[in-house]
Amino acid sequence: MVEYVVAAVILLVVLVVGAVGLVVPRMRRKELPPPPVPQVPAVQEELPPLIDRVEAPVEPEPVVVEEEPQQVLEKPEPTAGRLVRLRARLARSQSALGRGLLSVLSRDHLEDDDWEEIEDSLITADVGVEATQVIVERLKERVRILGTRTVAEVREQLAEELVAALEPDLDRSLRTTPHDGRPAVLMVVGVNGAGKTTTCGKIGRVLIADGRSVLFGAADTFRAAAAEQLATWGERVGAETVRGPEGGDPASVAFDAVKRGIDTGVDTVVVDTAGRLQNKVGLMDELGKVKRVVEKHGAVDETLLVLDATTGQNGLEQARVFTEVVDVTGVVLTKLDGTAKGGIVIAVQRKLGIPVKLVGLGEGPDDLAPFEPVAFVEALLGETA
Ligand SMILES: Nc1nc2c(ncn2[C@@H]2O[C@H](COP(=O)(O)OP(=O)(O)OP(=O)(O)O)[C@@H](O)[C@H]2O)c(=O)[nH]1
Repeated sequence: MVEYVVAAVILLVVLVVGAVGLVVPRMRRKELPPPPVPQVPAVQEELPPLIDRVEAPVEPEPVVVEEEPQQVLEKPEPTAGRLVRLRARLARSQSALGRGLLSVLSRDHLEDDDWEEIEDSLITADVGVEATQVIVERLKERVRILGTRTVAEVREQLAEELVAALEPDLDRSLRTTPHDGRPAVLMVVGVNGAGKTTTCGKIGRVLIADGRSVLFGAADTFRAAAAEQLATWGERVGAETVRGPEGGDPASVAFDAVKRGIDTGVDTVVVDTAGRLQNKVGLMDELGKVKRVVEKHGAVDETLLVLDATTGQNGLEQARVFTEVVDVTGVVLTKLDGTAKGGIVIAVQRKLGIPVKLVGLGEGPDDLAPFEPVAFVEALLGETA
């Protein structure tokens, strides 16, 4: 009996040990950390996009391509040789001055009447009385010494005298080189309607064509459209325009424009001004203030006076007022394409004692040319008959 009990206990112990042996390993397996296997695909998923981006750079392109046409800036024509390219624009002056003079000068014998005719042609072409007398005296002297002449010889002599009257040695360069940490400042003055705003825009293009960066200051606050017009010129060539409220203080706009030019590091700031004040005191106050305020940043480098060539001698009287108010360093003679009186260039320089630096020969954006006496006279006289 005792044997049975012992056997039963042993059997029980064996069963218990066996059961524990089976259960514990299972429990241990459950305690193991989750296998890292699922993380591997996660890492791999992140890699392919990097490679894709490298291998497929085409994706962002459509955006750039879409924006491009809106941002295309105009590339102004180079300024070198512009006057030669635009010579046909002087056709009206050419026939009035060049052909008339040449036909008289090439007559066999020049009598007093012929010389008077020559004088009249020059005066009619707005050369001015003084300059005409000088030119005629010098031509008379040459003809007397040289005697018989061919048309080509006459043309050459006339050309030389006209060039001499244009004082070819005057400095006609625009002072637009930036200073240390400060842009050059170019102020444009003149009566309204002379083509001032248009000229500012064209000058900006001339400077950009010559490799300068430009900022416009729309200090003509009397005419809202002037600021708008200038901003449009700027947008076309990538130049910023600083404007003020309509009727605001022009001096403050000019000041802000130069300040902005300093901050953004542009080479040249071109300031358009208002010229509607016809009386001298008002004009003096206005322009004098603009200049004084701008000069808080540093001296104005170039003050250009815009004159309409079609207003002839009357325009010269208005111009004189400006030269008394501000220190004009150069003249821009606009609308030479619209006059038969190209001789005005000679009169302007002689009467004002200021070099003509640029001439306007049309309404197109690049119809402004650096003035070159020899090329101008060649254009005036046209081809040898
Ligand atoms: N034919 C010709 N027209 C020109 C020339 N320069 C300017 N103009 C025209 O002259 C007109 C007057 O030009 P604006 O620039 O508006 O005149 P403005 O002097 O600035 O006038 P405000 O802005 O009121 O001061 C415009 O129709 C220009 O296109 C030129 O050289 N030839």
